[in-house]
Amino acid sequence: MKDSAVEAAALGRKFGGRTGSPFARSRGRAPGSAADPAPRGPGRGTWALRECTVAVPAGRICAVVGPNGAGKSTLLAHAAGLLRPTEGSIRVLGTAPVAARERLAYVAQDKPLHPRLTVEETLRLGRELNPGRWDQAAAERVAEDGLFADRTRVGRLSGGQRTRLALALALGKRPELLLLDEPMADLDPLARHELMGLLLAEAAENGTTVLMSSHILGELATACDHLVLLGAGRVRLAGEVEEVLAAHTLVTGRGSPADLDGRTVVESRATGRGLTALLRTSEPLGAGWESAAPSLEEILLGYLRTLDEAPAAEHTAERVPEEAAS
Ligand SMILES: Nc1ncnc2c1ncn2[C@@H]1O[C@H](COP(=O)(O)OP(=O)(O)OP(=O)(O)O)[C@@H](O)[C@H]1O
Repeated sequence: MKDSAVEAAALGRKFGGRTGSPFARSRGRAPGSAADPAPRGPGRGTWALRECTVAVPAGRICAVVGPNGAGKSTLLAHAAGLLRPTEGSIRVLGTAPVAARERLAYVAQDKPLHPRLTVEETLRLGRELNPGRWDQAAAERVAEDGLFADRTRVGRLSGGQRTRLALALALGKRPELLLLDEPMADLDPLARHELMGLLLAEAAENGTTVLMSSHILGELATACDHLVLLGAGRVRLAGEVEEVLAAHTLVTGRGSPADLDGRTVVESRATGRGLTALLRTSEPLGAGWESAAPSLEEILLGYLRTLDEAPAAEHTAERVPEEAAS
């Protein structure tokens, strides 16, 4: 097994707690007052991550997938060393995240950049803050799109242009681990395609590990080779994309639901052709059932649609064949 670039062991993170949630405070409510909304989870506070155990092998492009509020940003912020676990631990590049800061780059969901600096000044700052590591050519390959001049102020860039600049800063750092929180969300389809291509080429050339949250499921199969699916703060599925694909079968038939007894059914529904079910098995069913290989998007949608119905244990990484669960 390859070395892990990111290794979380029973990682848990609770927000709020005895002192009340920061959101409540920011709205001027006294923690614990009647106006303070009831916290979720056991005791006070909200568990954003719970018993999250994952290992991402070095050199992989790993997608972190899950519905809104699943804990994706929280996981990435822990890997970046910006949050401390409430319980459990996380290591990146073989050490504590804070000790690896120089070797990793993190692009947050809101792409914080200094609005008064120009594009050129922002890239210069990147160079000055990363002496000995900075790769100006890599940064320029990403930043250059003809849409903004070097002297344009960051505050005047569009959302997509800010994303481009934030990615340029991150890649210019030549990181060993690149943490991207929904990096492509505000890019147009052409820019997304181009930037994803650049990103993958840079990562492949330098052996960079990429951990990237995304809601764009249709594009993950071609972009990523590893995935982590989170639901309500817990890992529901994790492993190499190829192995996850091989471990699932889509069956359709006029047979009875009883035919599925003993199988792990991720999702089943009645359709015009009888019953369609996503199974966690690579073995075809008997007569009366057609079996097909599902796409990664179909598998992920199947899990996402049933996250609320199934207990967390139904979908933990351990349920993927051992070699697929990392
Ligand atoms: N600073 C915070 N204070 C209190 N609760 C928080 C804080 N940050 C996140 N949370 C809560 O933790 C949970 C996970 O949030 P997180 O932002 O990690 O989800 P996400 O999967 O990235 O969601 P999205 O897809 O909407 O970006 C949510 O319930 C959220 O409300």
